[in-house]
Amino acid sequence: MALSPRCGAIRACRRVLERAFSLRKVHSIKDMENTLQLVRNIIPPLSSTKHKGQDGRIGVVGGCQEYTGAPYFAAISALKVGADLSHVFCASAAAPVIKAYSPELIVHPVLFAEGGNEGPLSSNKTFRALSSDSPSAVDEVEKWLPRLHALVVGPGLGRDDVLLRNVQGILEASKARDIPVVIDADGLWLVAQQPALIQGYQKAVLTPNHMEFSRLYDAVLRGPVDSDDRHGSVLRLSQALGNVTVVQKGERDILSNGQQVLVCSQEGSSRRCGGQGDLLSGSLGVLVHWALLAGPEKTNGSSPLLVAAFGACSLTRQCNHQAFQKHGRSTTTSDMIAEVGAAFRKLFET
Ligand SMILES: NC(=O)C1=CN([C@@H]2O[C@H](COP(=O)(O)OP(=O)(O)OC[C@H]3O[C@@H](n4cnc5c(N)ncnc54)[C@H](O)[C@@H]3O)[C@@H](O)[C@H]2O)[C@@H](O)CC1
Ligand SMILES: Nc1ncnc2c1ncn2[C@@H]1O[C@H](COP(=O)(O)OP(=O)(O)OP(=O)(O)O)[C@@H](O)[C@H]1O
Ligand SMILES: [Mg+2]
Repeated sequence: MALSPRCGAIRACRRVLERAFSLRKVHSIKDMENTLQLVRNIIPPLSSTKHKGQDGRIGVVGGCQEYTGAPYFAAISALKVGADLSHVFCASAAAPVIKAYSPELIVHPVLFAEGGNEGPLSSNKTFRALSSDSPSAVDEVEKWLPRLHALVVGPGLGRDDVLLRNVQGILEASKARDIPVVIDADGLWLVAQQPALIQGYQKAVLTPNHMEFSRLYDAVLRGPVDSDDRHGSVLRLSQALGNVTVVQKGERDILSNGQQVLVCSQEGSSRRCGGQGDLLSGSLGVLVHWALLAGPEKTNGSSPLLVAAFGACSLTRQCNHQAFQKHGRSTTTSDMIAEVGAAFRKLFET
């Protein structure tokens, strides 16, 4: 339907005002160092009196027949950042593969896909117990929820309807227990189908890439993204979702909780290999837990989730920068993961 000139002018005026309003709240580059200091404040001290698990037990929900790298990258990144235990809840076809990548991950083959292309378990009673009529996939994960500090939902999940139904149940169970959730990749596909799943959940962080952001924005705000106003777009999406924290990844990462907008422009590189976003979401799982544990006094009144997200963005980009210095065009996400320790020390332990 064509807009009347008056209506169009009012909208344009509103857009200008909104932009000015959001820009006032935009984080300037000179604030980056102050925000990094807030990230440093939330990092728990290493101590000989702590027991295994205290610094983080993180779950990654993801991994299907096609994608085994993404959940591995997320889960191993959580460990490398400093979590004590990292679990992967995946489709059974993906489990042996993920286990073979790393003895450090605890892998649960509890999700299932339509048609039962689930590898070794597809014909046995475990798979039958997880048939689409059964809530067992959710039950299996729910058993672990009391022992987890945060969930990262989506890396390498795929978009199988039955599998996404499992994940919907897992998200509902996590919300009921007030467990923080980072939602990435195909988890965002699910949220775009059903925004009500995370609407208003204050312990959710969404980490869309360019395409995932457009899809979400369109689903929630029923219109295309204004590409000239990335800050305003992220602010508006967060507000429309009831102040859920949104991290739009890109040349500069834009972060908002609907009240504040932060920009992370930590130097990375021009190498864009797949899997970098998985490193970010896995790291964020740990940092969200640390930030919520530290509380708002350690973040100087800023949202703990925004501070955590800023930390994960800075760390991912610094890993990319360091890996690129060594490997140039052949840099892969595994090279970036090898840099997590040094990047963490450089940014947060100075
Ligand atoms: N080794 C693995 O197992 C990996 C699996 N992955 C999984 O692959 C699945 C699909 O993820 P995708 O990220 O491909 O999601 P989508 O299928 O939504 O595709 C995103 C698309 O957007 C494009 N894009 C990204 N940034 C853009 C920009 N700035 N401007 C224009 N286009 C841009 C990309 O080329 C890609 O085609 C997810 O489950 C994901 O976790 C990825 O995480 C990569 C690594
Ligand atoms: N143009 C860019 N310049 C610099 N850094 C970028 C650029 N685009 C993305 N990044 C960084 O790369 C990381 C991953 O973002 P990206 O958009 O590649 O996620 P993704 O598509 O979800 O990745 P994945 O392949 O893991 O799914 C983020 O830390 C982001 O800051
Ligand atoms: Mg991704």
